[in-house]
Amino acid sequence: MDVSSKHPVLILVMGVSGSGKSTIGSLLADSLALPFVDADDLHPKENVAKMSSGHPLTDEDRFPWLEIVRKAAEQHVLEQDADPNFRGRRGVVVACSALKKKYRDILRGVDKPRSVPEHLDPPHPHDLPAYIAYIKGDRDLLFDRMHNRKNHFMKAQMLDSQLTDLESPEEEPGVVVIRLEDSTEKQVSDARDGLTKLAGSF
Ligand SMILES: Nc1ncnc2c1ncn2[C@@H]1O[C@H](COP(=O)(O)OP(=O)(O)O)[C@@H](O)[C@H]1O
Ligand SMILES: O=C(O)[C@H](O)[C@@H](O)[C@H](O)[C@H](O)COP(=O)(O)O
Repeated sequence: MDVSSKHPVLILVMGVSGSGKSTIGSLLADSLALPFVDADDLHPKENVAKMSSGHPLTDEDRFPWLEIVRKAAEQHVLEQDADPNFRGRRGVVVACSALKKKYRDILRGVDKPRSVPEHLDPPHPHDLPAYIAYIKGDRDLLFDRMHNRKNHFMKAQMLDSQLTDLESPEEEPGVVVIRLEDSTEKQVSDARDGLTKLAGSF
């Protein structure tokens, strides 16, 4: 089957701060010739200010941001649909912490957007199923990675609040586990192989 006729995919690269989402996500996107969305770039400035001052985000801080991230991903696929010259598999790679299941459900497009008032129907979601590459590893290595990363607003002291919020996605469908301690090259290759088994070829 021609890849362009396969269903589009949202590939979510997720994990706590410092786990390597941006690093793996951008390389995976290049390797699959898909656009890349880094959810960190879409945080409202109030969220960045809050995290920079050492305060973890709440659900209320994250919900509108996650809706923006989902919309940005859908937009890429709508542009691929509208491009008569587009040939490859349609989709997008998103790097996002997505720590809780209810956050991932927003990114999956299965949760009603909270910004829509109850009495209005939600907009019809673009048919864009999500597959997940979950970066899993232990606290000490995560702390080292955050500690050694320079010029970043998220300080290593925020790691424990991230781990407290983390709900592992391992029991959810469509998930590939990536080992934190592996080289970036192996992580990208494992993500690519695992996602191809789940979602079909790219
Ligand atoms: N596989 C890896 N091995 C060693 N260091 C890594 C690896 N992946 C990422 N890093 C480093 O760890 C830090 C955090 O990575 P980053 O991609 O910014 O994570 P996140 O986007 O999840 O916060 C960066 O300094 C990055 O260069
Ligand atoms: O949901 C959150 O609390 C944030 O998204 C957080 O997980 C993320 O880590 C920051 O945006 C910092 O960016 P880094 O992931 O690059 O550290």
